[in-house]
Amino acid sequence: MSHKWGYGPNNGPDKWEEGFPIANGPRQSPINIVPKEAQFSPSLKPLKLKYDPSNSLGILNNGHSFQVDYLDDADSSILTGGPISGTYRLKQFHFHWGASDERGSEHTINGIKFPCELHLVHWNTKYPSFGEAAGQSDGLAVVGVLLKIGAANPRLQKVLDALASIKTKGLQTTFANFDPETLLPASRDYWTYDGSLTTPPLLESVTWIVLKEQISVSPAQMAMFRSLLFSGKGEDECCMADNYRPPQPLKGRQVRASFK
Ligand SMILES: CCCSc1c(F)c(F)c(S(=O)(=O)NC)c(F)c1F
Ligand SMILES: [Zn+2]
Repeated sequence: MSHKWGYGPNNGPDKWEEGFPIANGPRQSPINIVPKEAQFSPSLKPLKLKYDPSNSLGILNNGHSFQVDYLDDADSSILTGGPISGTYRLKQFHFHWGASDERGSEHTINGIKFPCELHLVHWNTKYPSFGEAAGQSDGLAVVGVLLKIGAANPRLQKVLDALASIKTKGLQTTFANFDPETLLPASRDYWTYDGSLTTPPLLESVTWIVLKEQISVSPAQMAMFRSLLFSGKGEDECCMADNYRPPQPLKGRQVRASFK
């Protein structure tokens, strides 16, 4: 693939293997989660998330999604417990969504697609940096939260209201004092499996932690996600939507559940 990866017909997920052969690797993400085939593992610990809202830095349209970046120079916004050992620092969170409400999530549950999926990306502090960690099999831990259509979710609104300032690729603005824990559902029950980034470079360095409980999003709020553009200022406008990779082969991996 001679040009930049994306989600279009000429540079989308089916073409990524041309530039990133790991796309056909043994632990690719996302996957379809079949709850009845997940093994309850009593040794799995409760998830512990401790985020400091003052660590939030800014919000950026990166041309594939938008992300909220966090200061990660100390153990102030961290993930511990769950399926991981040690301490993982929050690097950023971002979303994947569809052009319409019947698709958009990356993980599916019994083949069901959701309109949107939130990813909170953390890196293992046994490595000196995010970049180093991203290349290690135990380097990253991503908490995934599925969004389902329902009542408007007031906890999303501060994020959605900021999108008007980052409509085109490369735009960013400050985004201070945001606690991403407010985006999470009440239950911390989760499924976990060994996987990868779901975007190039598709590195197989992610311990996935997909929460069982969804959070709500309204159709009007979904329209705000879709107000963003993949394209930069002055370029032909291309609506940012369908920025999701479909489920990948499980290849013998076990999905474990923290709950019965
Ligand atoms: C070089 C990575 C930059 S950080 C990042 C990201 F930007 C991203 F989009 C995903 S994802 O694969 O799309 N979702 C889990 C990640 F995992 C990440 F770690
Ligand atoms: Zn993601």
